[in-house]
Amino acid sequence: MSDVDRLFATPLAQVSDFVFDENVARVFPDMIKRSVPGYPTIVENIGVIAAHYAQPGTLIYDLGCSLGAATQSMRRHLRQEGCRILAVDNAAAMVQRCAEYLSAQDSMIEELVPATVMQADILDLDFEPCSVVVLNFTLQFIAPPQRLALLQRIRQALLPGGILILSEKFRFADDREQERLEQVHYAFKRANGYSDLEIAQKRSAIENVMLLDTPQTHLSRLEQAGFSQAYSWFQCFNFGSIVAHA
Ligand SMILES: Nc1ncnc2c1ncn2[C@@H]1O[C@H](C[S@+](CC[C@H]([NH3+])C(=O)[O-])CC(=O)[O-])[C@@H](O)[C@H]1O
Ligand SMILES: O=C(O)C(=O)Cc1ccccc1
Repeated sequence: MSDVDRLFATPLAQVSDFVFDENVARVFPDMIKRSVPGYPTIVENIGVIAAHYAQPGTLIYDLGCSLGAATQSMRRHLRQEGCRILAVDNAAAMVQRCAEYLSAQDSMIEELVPATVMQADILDLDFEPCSVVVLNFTLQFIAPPQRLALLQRIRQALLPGGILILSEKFRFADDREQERLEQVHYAFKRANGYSDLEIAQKRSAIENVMLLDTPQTHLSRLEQAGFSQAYSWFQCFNFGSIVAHA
């Protein structure tokens, strides 16, 4: 169902900006697992954290869901009555495959929390009251000037006791820390079979479309957006995840 990622394996005359098209969707599970240190741990524990905070009878959002890995994890863990998950992505290729994965999960496990996927730009969504919102490696693709307003709208939609789970690739204010963690990330990618050429071409493809913030910027922006408490629950190299409470 999904292929090995060789998208950047041969020399490209010109490396275009990274887009979430059919080619990416086809290799996405392999790409993200081999590229993001800690990704399986983060996804599995999004299910655990969501199940801990989800309120019966409420809505849960998975924003920038790609193939729905976080949604599937939450469905494995949630036991609350009457919850419903809305997974959203603006990439048609991702949404189509996500729907297929979710119906495969439906047919394998009975009595799962209902989950639907819709194609939409999360910047255009009117958020309904909800108890859990997941942004798993999505905010990094939102234009920086739009990030605070999006978090404010999420904060407004969260019910008392609700949470946002925010996972991101980080950059670091200290140049030496940045350089060291970036280099171990490349070592992680080499250990997972990516060549230096693949690493270099992917780096050029994402540099203009994935604009990274420091952990401190994330935490202070969450506070500015009205969250009462925000803290990191996981970090592996330059990737990590934060929980923010309404
Ligand atoms: N404005 C937007 N509106 C909707 N979707 C968007 C927008 N911008 C980007 N996306 C979508 O955000 C996703 C980011 S991938 C998320 C992984 C997933 N969460 C996972 O748990 O596997 C992370 C990565 O590839 O590093 C892509 O599917 C985009 O189409
Ligand atoms: O591959 C990388 O270097 C990354 O930073 C992670 C990533 C994973 C999937 C799509 C874009 C970036």
